[in-house]
Amino acid sequence: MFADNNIFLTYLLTKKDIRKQYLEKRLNLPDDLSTTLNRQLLEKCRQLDLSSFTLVHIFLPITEKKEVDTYALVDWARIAWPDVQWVLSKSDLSTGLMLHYLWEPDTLLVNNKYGIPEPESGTLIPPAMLDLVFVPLLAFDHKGHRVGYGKGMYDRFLQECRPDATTIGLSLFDPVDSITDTDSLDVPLDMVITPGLIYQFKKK
Ligand SMILES: Nc1nc2c(c(=O)[nH]1)N(C=O)[C@@H](CNc1ccc(C(=O)N[C@@H](CCC(=O)O)C(=O)O)cc1)CN2
Ligand SMILES: Nc1ncnc2c1ncn2[C@@H]1O[C@H](COP(=O)(O)OP(=O)(O)OP(=O)(O)O)[C@@H](O)[C@H]1O
Repeated sequence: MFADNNIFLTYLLTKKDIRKQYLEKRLNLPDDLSTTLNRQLLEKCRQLDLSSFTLVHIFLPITEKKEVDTYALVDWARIAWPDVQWVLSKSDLSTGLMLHYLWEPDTLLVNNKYGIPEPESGTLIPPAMLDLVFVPLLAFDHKGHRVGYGKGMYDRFLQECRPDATTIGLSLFDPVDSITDTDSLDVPLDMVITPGLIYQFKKK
């Protein structure tokens, strides 16, 4: 009976509940477990074939929020897929908009007030030019819906990308059963990579 109740409660979780729960879960990860999960996640990412992608967008981690270590992913990919060009964003949290810049050898990265390393300036890349976008998240469900920090910034950004661009979420945790309050503005992900599995949500 209690088990059933728990399943029922899990199904009623909203983005707000999930956001709080998963932010806490990530912040409470002991350093050694976080290192292990990031290492396992990178091992899964190494299965990716990036040969058909030219411009790939990546987020750099907010270290104090224990986000996925995407530096390790880029370090691997720069060697394995040297033709890929990497793109980083600069966010304006007051407008909820992001600008995207080519990550060039001379790009200077500066931490913004949320601890996100960002390019100051450079070659602007319109979202329509991006072939692949790696997406940060706090949690995701079995349909590829995601929960982020709740500003809708990636939802807006992903809507500006081409419909045939690939989106890959990176998560240190397994999916939640269901996010109850998704809406038409939520752009579902094509794939999410976790330390244990690669989840494929839709075939392009
Ligand atoms: N690494 C990384 N870059 C990213 C994102 C992300 O999730 N991770 N974003 C994904 O969209 C955008 C930035 N979104 C963010 C939204 C909220 C906060 C944040 O720290 N919010 C505080 C309160 C902020 C305030 O003072 O208003 C908080 O929620 O406690 C940080 C980044 C774009 N770049
Ligand atoms: N394309 C959009 N245009 C305008 N508002 C949007 C858009 N997408 C989402 N929003 C709004 O942004 C707010 C936050 O959305 P949501 O809770 O889905 O954020 P999130 O996906 O958790 O955060 P983030 O994308 O910043 O990581 C909601 O009020 C939502 O309606």
